[in-house]
Amino acid sequence: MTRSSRTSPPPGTPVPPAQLGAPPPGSALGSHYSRCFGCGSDHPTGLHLAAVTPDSTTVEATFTVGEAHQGAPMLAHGGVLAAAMDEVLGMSVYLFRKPYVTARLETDYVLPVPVGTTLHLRAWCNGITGRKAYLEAEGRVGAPDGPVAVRAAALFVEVSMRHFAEHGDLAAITAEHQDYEVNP
Ligand SMILES: CCCCCCCCCCCCCC(=O)SCCNC(=O)CCNC(=O)[C@H](O)C(C)(C)COP(=O)(O)OP(=O)(O)OC[C@H]1O[C@@H](n2cnc3c(N)ncnc32)[C@H](O)[C@@H]1OP(=O)(O)O
Repeated sequence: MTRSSRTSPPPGTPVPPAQLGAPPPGSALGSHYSRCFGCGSDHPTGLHLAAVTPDSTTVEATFTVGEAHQGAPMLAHGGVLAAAMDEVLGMSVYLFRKPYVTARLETDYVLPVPVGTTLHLRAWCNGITGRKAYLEAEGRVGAPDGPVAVRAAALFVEVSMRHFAEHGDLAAITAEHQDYEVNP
């Protein structure tokens, strides 16, 4: 992955361990919001990401590219692939049990991804310092060890719940709040 300095942790930035209260290894993560474009089961054309955490600090997910996700005929739209990466990155940083939002997302598109492809996504944390979390993700074609089609690096910034109250719909967040979650 070609990362810019804005998504690369400063030297010595620690990678946090699994947090108390994080979902145990092997847990399915479910959806944080049923109308989320990335993971919501009620979104008619969303990505419907299905995710687990193998170790309470990283996330593995699958996303099958559908007709609604096309850019060129029968090929995935690059923005949709970036959205899939954003979602799995967001899921991984929330394992650290604080609310974060994407501040910067960088994407390398390595292979075209045809409609019908199942992408195996993985996201992990390279370090957290202050409010800034440095994350990386990849999407592989067909299997967890398949060829890499897309890579991403991101900076997420910790926010307070006020961020979502001021700019979004806190009641909707609270209505679907899950036990370990602190995010929208
Ligand atoms: C069960 C379910 C599982 C859970 C699943 C959950 C999945 C959820 C998935 C959801 C979907 C996925 C998630 C989504 O899609 S989240 C939706 C997309 N993101 C947003 O809407 C965020 C919009 N932006 C903002 O609100 C503000 O700009 C933020 C909050 C980010 C910062 O404004 P704020 O006023 O608060 O802070 P600050 O400006 O002092 O910045 C703080 C520090 O950060 C540095 N900085 C900031 N920006 C950048 C940048 N671009 N490049 C490099 N650096 C940047 C900055 O220099 C400073 O550094 P330093 O000077 O301290 O060193």
